[in-house]
Amino acid sequence: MTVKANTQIFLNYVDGEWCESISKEVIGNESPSNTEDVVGSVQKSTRKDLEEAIAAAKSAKKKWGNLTGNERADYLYKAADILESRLEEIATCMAREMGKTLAESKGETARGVAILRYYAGEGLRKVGDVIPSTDSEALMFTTRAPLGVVGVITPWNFPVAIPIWKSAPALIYGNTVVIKPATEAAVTGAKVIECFADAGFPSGVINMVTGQGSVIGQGLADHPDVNGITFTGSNKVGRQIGQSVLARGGKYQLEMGGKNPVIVASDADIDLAVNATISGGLRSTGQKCTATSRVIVQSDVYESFKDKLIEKVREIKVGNSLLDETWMGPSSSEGQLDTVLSYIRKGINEGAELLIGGERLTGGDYDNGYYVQPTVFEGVTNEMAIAQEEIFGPVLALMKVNSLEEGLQLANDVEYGLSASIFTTNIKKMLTFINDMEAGLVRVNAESAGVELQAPFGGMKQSSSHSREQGQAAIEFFTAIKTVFVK
Ligand SMILES: NC(=O)C1=CN([C@@H]2O[C@H](COP(=O)(O)OP(=O)(O)OC[C@H]3O[C@@H](n4cnc5c(N)ncnc54)[C@H](O)[C@@H]3O)[C@@H](O)[C@H]2O)C=CC1
Ligand SMILES: O=C(O)CCC(=O)C(=O)O
Repeated sequence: MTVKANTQIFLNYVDGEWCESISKEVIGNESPSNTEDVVGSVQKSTRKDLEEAIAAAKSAKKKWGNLTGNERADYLYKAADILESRLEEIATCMAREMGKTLAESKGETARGVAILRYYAGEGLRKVGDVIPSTDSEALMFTTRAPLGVVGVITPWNFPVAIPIWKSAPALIYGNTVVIKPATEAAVTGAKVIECFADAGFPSGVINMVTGQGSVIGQGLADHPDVNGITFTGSNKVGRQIGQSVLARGGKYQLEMGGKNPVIVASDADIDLAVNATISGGLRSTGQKCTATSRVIVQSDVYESFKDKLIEKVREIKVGNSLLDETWMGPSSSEGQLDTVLSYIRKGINEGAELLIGGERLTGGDYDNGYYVQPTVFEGVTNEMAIAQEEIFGPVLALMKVNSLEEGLQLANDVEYGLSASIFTTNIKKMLTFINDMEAGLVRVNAESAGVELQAPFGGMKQSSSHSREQGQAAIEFFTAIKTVFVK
């Protein structure tokens, strides 16, 4: 897009300074709720800009790594306080920039504050164990060393929480960071980095370079001075990053897609299951890797579940993310909207029956944004694209089964394994589901989306690099264990 004259321009943050890219080019971001609302523009950086950021992070790492956890924690607490004081403004920016409703954007920003405080607390928690040696005169224990420079590559769907849940543990465990936020949400990302900058982190400890994934993201993945890469995004890009980092012997962590099922058993609380399916599948316009997309319902409750679901979906108010009455905002971009509409067409062409939705919303203010109706299909079979591929949109696929065993078999018959829910009041069914479901997050009588910051998060199968982030699990990626023997 052409950048308007009065658009606010956000700079890169390198070695403690806000600076322009040497390209002198910027990328403008317009709101998917109303494309006339230009949120701001960010630097279209080059590999040279990235080189400078990596060099700054490299030269800062020794001093930062040598601080005590307690000293590093002070900076994180300060960043949390600043983010909290700017919550309203940053949440509004997020809602404008990527279309999440204002209420959800505020919730996510508050979560960012809580994550910063949680990881600040990590600065005073234990990092190792004493292990009995076979030598009675020796002391053996483990401690941990930071990786060094960590590259953080983030998506647009959680522009505050994901950059923070990757950067905060990296920093508290003594690493320095170069972050490349998703361009589609990089103005929000820049505001988050302003909070770190204003907290007074020493120069070079945290750096941000915006720009194209193929240039800046790939540049981070390829760079020999970047010791670890943590990524959230699509499987296609994640795999490519994993291969690049592996090829040069670096460490990587990938959080990727999901095709998350909800199983509704015959003894489920149907109202609870309906509400959770709607919240898990359609909040954030279905743009969560943990979003519900397959709804597997036992035949004896299928019709009553379906009727209640459709009735509730019909009530959903789609609109501008900034309006109080909006329950669901737009797709985050034109490309994302096109992807969703193309999956809806595929569903119809492959023989699924459209129960509600299926169209782009048009007329009035809708014409200025990328709005799609919340959509529900039935008669979905497992070989259809809408049953197998991540849509990242407000599309639910209903599938009828005769038993829990059949439901579980369907639920597991995809390449992904991120999150999954069951609705049942039967303890035996719960336990079978917990044991047999191939997913990193297994939830009972709760929606598939929504993670708690103090608990490990990550997927099985193709959903992740088999690592976990968040909670104390983060220490495994961001540090290396040293086994120490003293005599
Ligand atoms: N698991 C999740 O939370 C997410 C999944 N997705 C999935 O991915 C689809 C496409 O969304 P995108 O934003 O295009 O995701 P993406 O995977 O292309 O982008 C994620 C991040 O990787 C960067 N990137 C892109 N190409 C790169 C490359 N060659 N090397 C290094 N970094 C690169 C991007 O600039 C962004 O910062 C969505 O429709 C959805 O299905 C997207 C965002 C988040
Ligand atoms: O469900 C959540 O709160 C987190 C989802 C997530 O990590 C993602 O969509 O990338």
